Amino acid sequence: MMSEIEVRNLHFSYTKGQEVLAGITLDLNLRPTAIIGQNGAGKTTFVKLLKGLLKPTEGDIFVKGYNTKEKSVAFLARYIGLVFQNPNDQIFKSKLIDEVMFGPLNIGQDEKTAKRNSLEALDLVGLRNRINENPYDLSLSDRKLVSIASILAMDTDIIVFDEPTIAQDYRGKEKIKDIIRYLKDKGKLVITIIHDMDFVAETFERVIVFNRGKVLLDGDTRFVYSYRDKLRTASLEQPYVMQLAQKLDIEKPLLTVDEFTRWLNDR
Ligand SMILES: Nc1ncnc2c1ncn2[C@@H]1O[C@H](COP(=O)(O)OP(=O)(O)OP(=O)(O)O)[C@@H](O)[C@H]1O
Repeated sequence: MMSEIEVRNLHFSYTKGQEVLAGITLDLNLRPTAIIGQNGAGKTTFVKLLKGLLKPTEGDIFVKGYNTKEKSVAFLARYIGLVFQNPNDQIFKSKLIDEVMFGPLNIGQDEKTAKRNSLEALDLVGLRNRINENPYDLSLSDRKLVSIASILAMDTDIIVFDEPTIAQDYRGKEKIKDIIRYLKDKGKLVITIIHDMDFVAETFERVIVFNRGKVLLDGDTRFVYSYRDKLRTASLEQPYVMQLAQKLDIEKPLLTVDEFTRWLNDR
């Protein structure tokens, strides 16, 4: 079966001779997937390539079977949505509902479908009662939720988030966690660049570790996080619960607070 995304021997440089991505081959399927790695590892560059905003210097990327080199960004936008790290890079309308409807209309949804999808997306992020407000009057965390709703409303099969939890408090993070689970249940591929290891442990099934333009580790979340020393070479830490369990000489690789308490209670 064809994967949602196929990456084959991907190389990319902004400047000749300085490779930011140095040979990546992987498939992305329906499991919610986190991309982690230190600053400058090439994560944002990678997702811009998936979206077709950048084209491989060498190698190929296939999104739903389409080679990104041969398709325009507008064409690919029907299949893959990207929520930028900074919502201000994305917001440009003065009314919230127009902002969220812009993307869906732009990829060819009719007015009625666009409106329905936009209201549903705004419901999901908890901003449906504010559709007539100016996005710029909202707080940064709410603006981020607007930019998420704008992409959800496009109803693409693949959704990429770049650091969705930045500027979010506990409630915002829980909301984003729920959205990711909801999208998975709807059969969408969710890919997320993220620095919050505890959030990753609680939310994602697969983790890909980028290091100096290459994939250092890739696999089930528990498997990847069990490589403490390898993660350290990429300046990454294990989730706190896992660190705690190790300090307590618990052999079981416990990832989350829930797992930890269940383990305690079952003892
Ligand atoms: N437009 C650009 N022109 C030239 N170099 C760039 C450009 N964008 C990024 N780079 C360089 O490419 C490398 C990878 O950057 P990228 O933003 O992909 O990393 P990242 O893993 O997403 O980091 P961060 O977590 O800081 O966002 C960095 O060395 C960066 O300086």
